[in-house]
Amino acid sequence: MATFSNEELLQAHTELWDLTFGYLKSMALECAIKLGLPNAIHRCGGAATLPDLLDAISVPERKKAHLPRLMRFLAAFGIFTVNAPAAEECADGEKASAVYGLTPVSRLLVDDAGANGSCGSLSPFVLSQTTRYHVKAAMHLPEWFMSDDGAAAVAMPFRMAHGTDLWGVMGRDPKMNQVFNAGMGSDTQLAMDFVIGNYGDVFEGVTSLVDVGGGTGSAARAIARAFPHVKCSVLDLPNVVNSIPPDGVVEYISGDMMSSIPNTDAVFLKYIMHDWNDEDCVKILTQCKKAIPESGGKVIIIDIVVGSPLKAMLEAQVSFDLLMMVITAGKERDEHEWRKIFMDAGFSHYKTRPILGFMAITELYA
Ligand SMILES: C[S@@+](CC[C@H](N)C(=O)[O-])C[C@H]1O[C@@H](n2cnc3c(N)ncnc32)[C@H](O)[C@@H]1O
Ligand SMILES: O=c1cc(-c2ccc(O)cc2)oc2c(O)c(O)ccc12
Repeated sequence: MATFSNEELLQAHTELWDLTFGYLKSMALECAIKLGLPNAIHRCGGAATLPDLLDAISVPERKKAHLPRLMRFLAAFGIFTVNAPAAEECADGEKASAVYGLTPVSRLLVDDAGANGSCGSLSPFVLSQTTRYHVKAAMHLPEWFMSDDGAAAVAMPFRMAHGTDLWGVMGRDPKMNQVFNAGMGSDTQLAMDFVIGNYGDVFEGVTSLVDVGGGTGSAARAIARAFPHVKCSVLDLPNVVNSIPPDGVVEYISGDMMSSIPNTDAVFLKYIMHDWNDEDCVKILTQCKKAIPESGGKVIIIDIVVGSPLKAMLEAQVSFDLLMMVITAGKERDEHEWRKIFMDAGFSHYKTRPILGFMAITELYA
């Protein structure tokens, strides 16, 4: 049996507490966004005292005394900086107010992000991932593991919690639909700015592209704007694309990627494969292969390749895998698992590069 020193056990005690209270980090982050704290600090020129913050946000009088505690928590976890006043600054006996600033993390949450060349705000993304639907679904994880329902992949924790899948919830709750789509949109904007700015070479030689499962077309529009010579289309289910008015930039095609994909130089698949099991991924890629020319055609995949050597990135990757387990029947895959799917679908070679830290872009050639 493993034995540990007292020092190790003391350290473990702290780590266990940190893990146990991990959910409070998400909830405090959500609270900061909903209170408008990143925006308030930004509008104070990047440094705000407590009175500045209380002027800028809307909380009842009796809650004001609690704000320093929330700010202290957020600063301890690197969401804001805090400059605590030195004792000698408090000449009149009054306690001087701490000054709070933005860190790179909270800078990503400021609404004006997108101005002056900065990337768009990721606040909608955070709010789309901390919904009651997500949290309640995650609480069903132990029950899901222990239930022998014979169709565990279908009865994912999300369905156990809500009686339907995410798309069913979005169909019946317009607010959730709006919050989720805004979140995915903000994430797509950041990802596409980054891909186009740093990996634009993947679109070289491409004159037509179909974004399969491209939703409402944010990624395809970004590609079409950056590369006007590329004819961009979105293929998605009828209930997603039929209500989108023509925009003259992207063509919307209603269809089922499992059955057929229109002929094109390149197929683009962003956050699609992680929704599906291996067998369905092979089916999707088989359709992609039929759609592209044997010579010069490619499939471009943006998804996670689990196995980053960096601790923080690996943690983000395996967190996404757990999210997929809670919400979908899909999974995040390591390189070995990806390779098997590519080969089973009849592709001969591929190139994978990490982007945005924990995501990867893969070019797949016939
Ligand atoms: C997780 S979303 C990804 C959306 C988009 N690619 C992005 O990166 O934000 C998955 C998309 O796949 C679409 N989808 C699901 N099943 C499909 C099918 N059989 N054929 C075409 N699209 C499908 C969904 O409607 C949804 O828009
Ligand atoms: O809730 C989600 C979130 C994602 C997601 C968010 C941000 C990324 O950078 C990648 C993926 O993807 C989802 C998904 O594909 C799905 O079918 C359901 C829920 C989510």
